[in-house]
Amino acid sequence: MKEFNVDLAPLELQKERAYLEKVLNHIMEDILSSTSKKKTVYDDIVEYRKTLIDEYRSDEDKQIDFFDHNRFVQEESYKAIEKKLVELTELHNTPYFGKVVFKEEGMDEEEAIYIGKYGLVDEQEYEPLIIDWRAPIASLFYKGSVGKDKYRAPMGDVDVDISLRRQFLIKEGELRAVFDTETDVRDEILLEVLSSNAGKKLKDIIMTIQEEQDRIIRENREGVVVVNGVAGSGKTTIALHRTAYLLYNYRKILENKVLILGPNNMFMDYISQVLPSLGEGGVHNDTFKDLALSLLEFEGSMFMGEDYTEALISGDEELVSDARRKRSADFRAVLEEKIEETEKTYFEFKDIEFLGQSLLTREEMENILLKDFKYMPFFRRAKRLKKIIVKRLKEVRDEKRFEIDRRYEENKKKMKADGNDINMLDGMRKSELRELLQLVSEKRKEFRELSEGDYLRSYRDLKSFAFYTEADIAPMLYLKHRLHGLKLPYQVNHIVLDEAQEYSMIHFEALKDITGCSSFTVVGDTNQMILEGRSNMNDLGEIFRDVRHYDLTRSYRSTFEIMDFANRFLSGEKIVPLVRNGSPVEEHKDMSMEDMLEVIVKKVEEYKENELDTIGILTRDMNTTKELYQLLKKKLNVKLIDSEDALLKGDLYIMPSYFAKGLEFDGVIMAEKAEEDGKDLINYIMATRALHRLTRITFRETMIY
Ligand SMILES: Nc1ncnc2c1ncn2[C@@H]1O[C@H](COP(=O)(O)OP(=O)(O)OP(=O)(O)O)[C@@H](O)[C@H]1O
Repeated sequence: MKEFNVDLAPLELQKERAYLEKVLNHIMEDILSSTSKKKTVYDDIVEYRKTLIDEYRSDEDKQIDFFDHNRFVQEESYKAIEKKLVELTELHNTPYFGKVVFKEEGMDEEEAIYIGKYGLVDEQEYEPLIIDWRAPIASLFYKGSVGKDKYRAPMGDVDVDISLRRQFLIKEGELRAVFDTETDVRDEILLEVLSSNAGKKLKDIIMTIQEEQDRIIRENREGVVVVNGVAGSGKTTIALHRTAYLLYNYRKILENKVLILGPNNMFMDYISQVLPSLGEGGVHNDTFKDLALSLLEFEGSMFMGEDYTEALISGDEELVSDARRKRSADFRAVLEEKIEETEKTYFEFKDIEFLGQSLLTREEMENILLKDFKYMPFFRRAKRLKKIIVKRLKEVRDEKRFEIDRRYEENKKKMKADGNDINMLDGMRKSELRELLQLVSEKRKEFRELSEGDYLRSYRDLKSFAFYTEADIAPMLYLKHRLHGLKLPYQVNHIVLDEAQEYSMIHFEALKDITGCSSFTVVGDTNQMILEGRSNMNDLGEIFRDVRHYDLTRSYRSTFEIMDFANRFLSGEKIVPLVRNGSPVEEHKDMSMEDMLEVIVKKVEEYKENELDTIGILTRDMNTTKELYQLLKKKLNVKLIDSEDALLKGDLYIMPSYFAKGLEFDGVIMAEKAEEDGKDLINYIMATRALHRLTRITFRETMIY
């Protein structure tokens, strides 16, 4: 980042420098005291272990008990001190980046607060030196202009009059720049940040969060927040900052109870640094597919992953129409019908008798399976029914046993009176009892199937091919949950869904029902659907009570030229690019294979000379990626990304469009077959991955290598 001038009245600048020094000194003192605390805790642990071993030398159980408890307490405090030290060290580099001066309504004095990544308090003076960016009052910094405003505090809205909003650039504890702006505070710094290179992982943006983004980040925890934003508008970034915000403000409810679902493992790895960089851990990360498959415990064969996506984007008509059907409202109705049919036909309704006695009437069976326990998943009702029958069966068994014993006692008395041998009687009793138990056990087998319900027997008729496909996963999950009742192995109180344009109503409902959670952050871009069509992300009002929608139309990722170019692949609403100019997009049409390879190699060299760190060569599908890779690997050190579990290592990649979703590169080279040239969302996805430079090439021939 270039150096800025510090442009402030001398007296004011002096005050700011003095404040910075005071804060830095305080941080240093805290670092020193935390380091010594850390040492004390460490010494304590060592000392303690020594005495423990001496004292309880002979009592191992006591040793373990005591050791476990104490170790837990010590380790927790050790971890807490370590965390604090990491935060303090970071603060010592950049203690804060913003300041707001304001007067609360009804107060005489103005207050000044400094905003940073973490909060810091002078505990002796009870003075907050730095306010955590997530604290309610810090929202004042992210608002557009000075003047009357308010912030949301726990006891309600607080009206304020803001007189100053100041922004700082502090690096290595040194003040590099100060800006006071009455409107649109962060533009200069924002442009500087956006002009820098992407890096291999997504970053935090606390210094430059924009007002429209901040509103979403600080939305209420309850209910569903839906963000439909164009490529590069910061959806993923916002979703993660919102998670950090929610964890900070609702730690008790949310710690270890937030679930983030992304499209694939590569993407999850790409976003993995944002929360830790904001000092947060303790969230569950997964992909919908992996989560669903583990709940389904499905062991059959399924057409899924990149092979499936390939087939879809290559336009395999049967698969495409099956995928559309499985996403549709009609299919949801089909699932409901299937559930009803299963309830009515899976088990035979009949009277059940044992040794001439009724165990259950057909009517009772109908009531239990279809009415009385309706609130339970169907197969659980069946298990309940089985328990009832087995209980009654045991009652009849006991009655019969009692009868056999009674008869035996009577006969015994009689025979004894007559002076007869009773051995024969004993033998008869035993064999009667054995026979009874045999009958009971045979009978029990008849109800075994009541506890062996299998949702796949019901779903099997709904699959369109001899095999299952990825499009079946969500409906299978929905059906299995309705029939069996599923649970995650952990509690979830908030769910974040990224790339949510791909989720159908069935996905949303399954997630809602299985987790019992109705607090969601849902982000996606209806222009980036693999299969074009209506995205259910906009219809969530049908299943949730409280849904708040946001649209984001400004892109922060790419230059004006790149966004302008990408817009041509959209038929609907166009992106409003943030005006950051760059080099023109280059287009080479209808090239021969040799020429294309030459251009790619030249562009990669040029991009590197221009100090672009990451470069993505993007093609529509895997075949083109692999073919091109074979040719390019002789000329360039390029990494092939051919699986969604790949790791983004290195700086030059080649991959198909669908793996690039959600990712970004400083420079992008799109290589497309000439016959596929056209208006299409896949082109839009590829073009919008670029931050600074974009080249698009279409080529003719098939490749020979
Ligand atoms: N306020 C901001 N300040 C600085 N950088 C920002 C800001 N908002 C977004 N960005 C940057 O813009 C880029 C795009 O952000 P992000 O990946 O979150 O967008 P997205 O909407 O999820 O994109 P896509 O739909 O393509 O996945 C990232 O590099 C992010 O750091």
